[in-house]
Amino acid sequence: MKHAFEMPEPSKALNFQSNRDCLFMSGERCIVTHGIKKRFSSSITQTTQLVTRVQSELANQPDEAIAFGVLPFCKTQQAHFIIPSKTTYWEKPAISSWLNAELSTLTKQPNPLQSVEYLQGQTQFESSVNAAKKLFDAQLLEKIVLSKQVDMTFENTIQKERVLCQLLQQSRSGYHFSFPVTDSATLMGVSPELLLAKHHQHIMTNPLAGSIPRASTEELEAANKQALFNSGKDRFEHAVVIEDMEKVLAPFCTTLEVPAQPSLLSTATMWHLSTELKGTLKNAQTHILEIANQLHPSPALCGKPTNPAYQHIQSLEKHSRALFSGIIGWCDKHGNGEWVVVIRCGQLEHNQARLFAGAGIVAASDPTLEWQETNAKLKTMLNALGLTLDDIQQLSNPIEKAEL
Ligand SMILES: C=C(O[C@@H]1C=C(C(=O)O)C=C[C@H]1O)C(=O)O
Repeated sequence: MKHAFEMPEPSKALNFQSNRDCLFMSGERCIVTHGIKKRFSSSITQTTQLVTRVQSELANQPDEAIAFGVLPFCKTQQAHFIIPSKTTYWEKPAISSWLNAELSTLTKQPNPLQSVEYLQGQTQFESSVNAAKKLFDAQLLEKIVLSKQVDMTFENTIQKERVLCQLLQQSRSGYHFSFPVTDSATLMGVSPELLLAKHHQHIMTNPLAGSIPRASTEELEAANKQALFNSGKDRFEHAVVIEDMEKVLAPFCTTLEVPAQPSLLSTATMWHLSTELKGTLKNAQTHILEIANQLHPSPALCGKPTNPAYQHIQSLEKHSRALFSGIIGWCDKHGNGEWVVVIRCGQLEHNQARLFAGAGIVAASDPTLEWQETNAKLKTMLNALGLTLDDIQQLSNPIEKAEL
């Protein structure tokens, strides 16, 4: 990135307001916006239409302008975009300690959890996994990603800036994001998964698939990592994703590096199989969304083959994922930018939080282990909200919805 970092001046307040400002953290760099110059939405069904819309919105803006956006999981729903009034670039440690300092001036109110509702409880989730396994047997699918959502109601309004601060503290790596979807609802989380970064002719993607929860002792961690790396089930789940992404990327590239085997990547709560694909574009002008919207939804979040997997997700999950497992990021006037998948996150509004967690299912999947994997993935947001799995399990009232 060419942009100079700004260092926080102790006399100047960051004044980050999650109902109005966007944040996107990548590596050691953090983009923070202030104010909304313009909001617009766009269809994502046709990639050309999407790219034309974003480019025409940025065309009248100053050269350094960027558009922040979030694309939903479902291709028939609309993407939300924001052109910020002001964009600033910060070093990660600075932003984290500064936010923290601002928060320490606020009183920390206790905010008891009042109710919890699963949009897909354990029984329904496990029966969906079993239904998917029949589809694999019939050779209709190779992989499907099934998910749950958890609705939580608190006694008082959630202090979103505090949640963001916790996310920054607990996860040293990953892509932290905060995006005001409406004047009152904020999508916030820390995604470990880069869908696509583009800088002129260079592109990179870092799909993850195949996971195991972190363990509490060093011995167990070592055993878990080994087990994940050697697991035929997880290696297959991962290979399906890489194969598909390579097919989408290859036509855009003159060179595309695809490592022969995955590596291991950790988050605060999980280990994942990870592969970094790096490419050189045939045409440096290609807009990042032109490629990203074709990669999305990748088999890491949907399944393989994509369309049947998508149809089965609709019928098995019975609730809309909306922005969850969509993609979130930014792009500039030259079509450069970064987009990550919308996971390990929640939508926070007033005193309510909706969290999301999914798991890739293949023929060798065990329904209960997959449910446990989604629990472990929920921990990113639960920790940031000051909750444990026990807290939500005690209050949960699984509603097995026939229809929404
Ligand atoms: C769907 C999620 O994660 C996805 C599924 C993974 C898996 O099944 O191993 C790993 C990373 C993500 O691609 C989630 O975190 O909610």
